[in-house]
Amino acid sequence: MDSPTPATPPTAPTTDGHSSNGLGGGTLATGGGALKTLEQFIIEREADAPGSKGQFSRLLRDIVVAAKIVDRDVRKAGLVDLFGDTGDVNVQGEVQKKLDLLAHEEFVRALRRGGEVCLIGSEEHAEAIPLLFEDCQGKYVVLFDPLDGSSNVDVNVSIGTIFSIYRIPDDHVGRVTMASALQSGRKQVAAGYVVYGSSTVLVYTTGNGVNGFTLDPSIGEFLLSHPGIRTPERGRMYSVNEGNYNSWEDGLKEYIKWMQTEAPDDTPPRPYTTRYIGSFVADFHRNLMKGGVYIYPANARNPNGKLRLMYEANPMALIVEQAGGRAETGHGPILDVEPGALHDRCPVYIGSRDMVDDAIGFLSGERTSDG
Ligand SMILES: O=P(O)(O)OC[C@H]1O[C@](O)(COP(=O)(O)O)[C@@H](O)[C@@H]1O
Ligand SMILES: [Mg+2]
Ligand SMILES: [Mg+2]
Repeated sequence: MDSPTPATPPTAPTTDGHSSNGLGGGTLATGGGALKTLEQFIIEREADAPGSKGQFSRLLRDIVVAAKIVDRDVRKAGLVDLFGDTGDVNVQGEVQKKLDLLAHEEFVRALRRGGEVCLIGSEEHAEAIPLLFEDCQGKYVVLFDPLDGSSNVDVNVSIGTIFSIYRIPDDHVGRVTMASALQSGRKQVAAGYVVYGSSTVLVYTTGNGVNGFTLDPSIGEFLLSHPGIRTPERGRMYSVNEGNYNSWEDGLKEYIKWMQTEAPDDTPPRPYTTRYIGSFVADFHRNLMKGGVYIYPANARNPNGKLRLMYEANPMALIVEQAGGRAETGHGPILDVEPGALHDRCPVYIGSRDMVDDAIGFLSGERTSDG
């Protein structure tokens, strides 16, 4: 399935957004039927793509191999001295965790070995890393956050990996440069994330719906546990670091005040519930499955927000739009932002469509907490 075409905006939700098991999002495959492996799923999808030469499938498999190795290391981190810092500060100005570096190296190794990628960009490396110099025809750019939720690494709280995939633009073949990685999120050919939590789940899209796979450690295979994920139009939870409240713009303060105001007759009744794990990938996954909104706004300390556009905001924005949700900067869709640099940051309002609508309504001043 060579390079699916850039994502098409999803059609209106086909399901009612609520599955028979009460969870939002996709239907959990239950019952005795053997679950499809990710490998089988990829091969089937490859068969759908006319004239494919298998490059994209091989790339996905390289990512899956790296994810399994990182999963293994995350689960034994406390036993093999993988907790703690490397002592270095990364390009973000953050103290680098040993697992940040390990995960970075695992993904670079797997993508280099696979041979389908010309250029990679990582949160843990200042410049984009060229892997191939010529013959980049039909090859890919992979941008990734090797370990998301670094502040939770040493305390056994869910963390993850986030990845975004582009094709090398045809007019860049033969002269691939850093600029080849700087494409707007709309041009992604695929995006995904892995959550290393109570179980290990990989969720991805190629612009044709969203599917989730759970790693069965007993066989070392990802199995299709969440086919056709749709996120509820509205949930009960919001995720934001309220410690930054005083540095927020008034519209956001109004929105959060409205969420916290008693209104039992509202549908759904207010107040909403706050859930903030401090790992974007984990907060995002919960909200995707159950409905909710995650916000990392601009604030005094981070005038462009904290999250990185190319390997945190863009991939999650593609996934949430494909699942029927919405992803905004406060000034327009995240996927329409033209990147200027690999580590650009942007404000993030992402999740259930009606809840992001509410937030944008308050930010623009159209709505106030008095009604
Ligand atoms: O501690 P804060 O300011 O709330 O930031 C938490 C956010 O920062 C992040 O940890 C940033 O990602 P990294 O851990 O990959 O640097 C997000 O996962 C998380 O949502
Ligand atoms: Mg991150
Ligand atoms: Mg990270």
